[in-house]
Amino acid sequence: MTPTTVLTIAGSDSGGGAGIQADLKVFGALGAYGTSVLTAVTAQNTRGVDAVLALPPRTVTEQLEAVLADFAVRAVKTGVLGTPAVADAIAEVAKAGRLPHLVVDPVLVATSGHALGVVAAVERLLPYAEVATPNCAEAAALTGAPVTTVEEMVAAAETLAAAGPAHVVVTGGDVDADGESVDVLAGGGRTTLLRGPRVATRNNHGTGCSFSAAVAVRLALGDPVPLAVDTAKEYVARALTGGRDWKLGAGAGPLDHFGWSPERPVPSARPA
Ligand SMILES: Nc1ncnc2c1ncn2[C@@H]1O[C@H](COP(=O)(O)OP(=O)(O)O)[C@@H](O)[C@H]1O
Ligand SMILES: Cc1ncc(COP(=O)(O)OP(=O)(O)O)c(N)n1
Repeated sequence: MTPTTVLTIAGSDSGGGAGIQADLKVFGALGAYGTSVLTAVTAQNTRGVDAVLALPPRTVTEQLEAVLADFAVRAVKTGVLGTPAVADAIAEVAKAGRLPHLVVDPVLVATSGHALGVVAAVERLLPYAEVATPNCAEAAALTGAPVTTVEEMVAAAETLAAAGPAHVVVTGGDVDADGESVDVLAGGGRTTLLRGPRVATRNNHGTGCSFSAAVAVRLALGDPVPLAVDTAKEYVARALTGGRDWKLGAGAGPLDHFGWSPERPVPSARPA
């Protein structure tokens, strides 16, 4: 069977836990074929980011055109954008309707504190997003209001959904809501709280990238947005729990993207 093709436009994480590397693992784990357009190269490991090199807009456009010319891309996610000029180049392609089911993960700052993007670049793409997936810090930067509680997540998701993207999920990885991990989905005039058990693990580097990549796969496979988001949340929770108790690197380790236990199989991938 020919798998459904999904595209990630993002930065490289040399440690393999986030960015392009995480996205391609998620695509594979969920049964899709992954293509990639690199926007930036980071020198990074589980302890943090040492350097970031943004690629020129022309190099990004050339990769994008090469992929779109040859593959039937069914959904696209973006991560690190590099520069506003790169974001403009991607936005042009999105505006022409060539980036289906666009999921925008507005990556601004790594958990380790290193800057990975700027609001001005993210704002160029948000109007074309079917789903935007800011975490609390990113939602705060985009709205200018604090986002540290579930109530503030609701307000931020509704504010952002009214300003561009069709749907917004504010992810709550940094908010401990009475032992739960709560995400807030707003869009189409509705706001929903997605609840799940909070997993206690040090292997949590790349949760946001993995979540948005999983949303893109499920949209590509035909899920409506609420189901795609719900399935992505469950996938990340299970990758956090992992099938293997591993220790990779001295800092925040990567998720176990393929660590499914046999009695809890991967949500089945449907053909395109
Ligand atoms: N400890 C955790 N337990 C369960 N789910 C989590 C945990 N940390 C993050 N998540 C989930 O991972 C996804 C990405 O969220 P988040 O960590 O906020 O993104 P980011 O990596 O961009 O900060 C969300 O669905 C969130 O609920
Ligand atoms: C190259 C690259 N892209 C994105 C990120 C941020 O990833 P995220 O999933 O938000 O993970 P954490 O930073 O929360 O671990 C990154 N670090 N590198």
